[in-house]
Amino acid sequence: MLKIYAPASIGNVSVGFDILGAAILPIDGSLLGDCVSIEEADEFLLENKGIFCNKLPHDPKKNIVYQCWVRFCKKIGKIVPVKITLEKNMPIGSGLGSSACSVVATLVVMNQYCGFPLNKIQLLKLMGELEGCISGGVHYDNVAPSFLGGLQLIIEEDDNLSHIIPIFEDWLWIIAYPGISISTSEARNVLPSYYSKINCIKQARLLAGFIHACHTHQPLLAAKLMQDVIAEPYRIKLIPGFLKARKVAQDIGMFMCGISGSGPTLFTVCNDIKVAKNMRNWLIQNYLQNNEGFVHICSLDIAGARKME
Ligand SMILES: Nc1ncnc2c1ncn2[C@@H]1O[C@H](COP(=O)(O)OP(=O)(O)O)[C@@H](O)[C@H]1O
Ligand SMILES: N[C@@H](CCOP(=O)(O)O)C(=O)O
Repeated sequence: MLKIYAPASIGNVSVGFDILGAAILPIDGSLLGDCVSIEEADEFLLENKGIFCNKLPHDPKKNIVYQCWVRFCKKIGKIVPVKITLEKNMPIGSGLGSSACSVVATLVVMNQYCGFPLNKIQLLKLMGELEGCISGGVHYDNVAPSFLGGLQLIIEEDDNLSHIIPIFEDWLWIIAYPGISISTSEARNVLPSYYSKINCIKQARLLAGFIHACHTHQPLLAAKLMQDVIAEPYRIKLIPGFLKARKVAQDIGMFMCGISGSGPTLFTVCNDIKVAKNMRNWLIQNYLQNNEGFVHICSLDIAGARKME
């Protein structure tokens, strides 16, 4: 049986709303993402497993996995009867690209099972489309890193969809999911439709400077520029305890602290394991709201979606 794992991701990475995303891998060796396996069947069947499977829509046709199967079959012009098993390990509406994990793992597994009829660009375009069905707007900042790995900058110009950005290998990325859910489409609806000229110029300066700092190996400059002037000011009100956590992160010695995707997960970065562990302990004691919440110290997941033995 063929089984594909697709990692969780931090959408936006604060400075690149909708166009920057990072795939993550806990340093303790655990896996943070969904697995999808496929086997021959007489008709399409979907089985859901995993710790968060009870939070999936009850109607299997509303599961994004089913919609991926339909779109993929349409794209290759052939109905492929298969049984798909989704291991839903990612909390839904967490800000860690949960729907993207399912989309990426399903399309990669289907493509491999069918002998690679679609190339990487066609697959990524399809992933963006399907993610758009769920979140109310096509955005690649979760699907691209989950599929391709690392820190991805979305270019989206013709076939130039996404490029990997070199990032500092010693950076530790702590993510804290409090255990409550925020719908991405609702968190997109709180954003304004238009931004002022001053804001647009600031956003361009921050993102261009960040990408420059990554390419010229200036970690402190990069971290300083990781500011969100597009979404964070409007989403903070949806995330209890975020401002307090950010203040503590600064006091503890983290480089920066921002919202992961549309929240409520936060992420914070440093390059010192002692500092990271202090922060993790504080987040466990103060940011989690119930026993579904979790905190992980991560590195970037460079491999992206991959086959599991
Ligand atoms: N396989 C799936 N994984 C995650 N969410 C799914 C899946 N199938 C359908 N959904 C629906 O998609 C929505 C979650 O998407 P979203 O708010 O973007 O969360 P996330 O930020 O975790 O991706 C929910 O309404 C959920 O019911
Ligand atoms: N760029 C998107 C990212 C959403 O990520 P998710 O993990 O919350 O689905 C946005 O900020 O709306």
